[in-house]
Amino acid sequence: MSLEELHSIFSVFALPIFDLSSNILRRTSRMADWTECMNYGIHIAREAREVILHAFRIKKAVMLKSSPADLVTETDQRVERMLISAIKAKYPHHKFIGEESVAAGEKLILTDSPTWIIDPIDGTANFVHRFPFVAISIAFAVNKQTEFGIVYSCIEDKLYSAQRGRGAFCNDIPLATSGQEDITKCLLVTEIGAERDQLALATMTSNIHRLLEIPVHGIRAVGTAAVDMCLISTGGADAYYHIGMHCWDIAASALIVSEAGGVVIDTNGSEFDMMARRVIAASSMSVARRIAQAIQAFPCERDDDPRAHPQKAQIEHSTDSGNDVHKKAGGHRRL
Ligand SMILES: O=P(O)(O)O[C@H]1[C@H](O)[C@@H](O)[C@H](O)[C@@H](O)[C@@H]1O
Ligand SMILES: [Mg+2]
Ligand SMILES: [Mg+2]
Repeated sequence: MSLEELHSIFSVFALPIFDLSSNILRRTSRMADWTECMNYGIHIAREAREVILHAFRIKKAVMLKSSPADLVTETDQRVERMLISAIKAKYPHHKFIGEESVAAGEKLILTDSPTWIIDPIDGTANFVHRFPFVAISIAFAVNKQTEFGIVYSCIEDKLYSAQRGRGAFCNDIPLATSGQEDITKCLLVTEIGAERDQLALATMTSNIHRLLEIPVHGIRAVGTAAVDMCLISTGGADAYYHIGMHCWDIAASALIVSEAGGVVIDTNGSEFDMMARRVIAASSMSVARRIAQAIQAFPCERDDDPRAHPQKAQIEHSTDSGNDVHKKAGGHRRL
């Protein structure tokens, strides 16, 4: 019998006991210490990094998902399977939202249950091209609130982490944003994303144009949303904005930014919603609001919209990364 069916029976008898028990769950989760869970997450991220470092150097089979720029490799899929099976072995009742599981057709539903939100390789296009910014992103949410976040920038060997209410760190060194409040003194980061339709491209380029003419000091794109946002937490950049990314790209780094003293809001200026596929992370609210005022968003299906279509990986060739490229039967290119 599902929790909802149980709730409906108890509520018919107006038994307060059930409400009491769900309140107890909420209160205990608030009091719960998820440190042990986070340390386990860090442990398996370190193991996953070894797989990524090995694969980074060798030829790759590359597949396409939602667009010719939305790449996935067997390593993305293998690392996600490895992380999820390691977590299931220790926490069998926990739930998962994994980028490649969703791409393979799993439903994306965030409940109040303890849930791991995983991007096995954030920056897959970088990984394919051996552009050295490739991250593992692991967030952990209870009652739909992120309790800890881990972003491991694998090639740089920078492990960013934060637990709600306990600060943000990179390789155990405390992090703090720049605190910059003057937009004209800001270095921004953003992402072009995988969208290649005319509306998205026009919106992205006009946003860059409008921000540059404020003026701001500059705009960068590292190629991984997770690392982009961690740069805000280090003070190495002052603000990040992006439309079109997914919850797994930023759930962990959103907590890392806020625990480093930054602000994270929706591009429309409202409260951040990790499923809305829009984010501004900044050193201060004044900078965040100034960016929200300057940019426009293009329409994106929410991640948790049941109509959102999984982007099944199509066996296809992909970009020629300048490595040895040779065709395989079935149009499958190895890079
Ligand atoms: O590399 P993935 O996990 O697919 O995430 C990236 C996304 O695909 C790109 O479109 C964005 O530009 C990057 O910022 C994401 O990190
Ligand atoms: Mg990603
Ligand atoms: Mg990914």
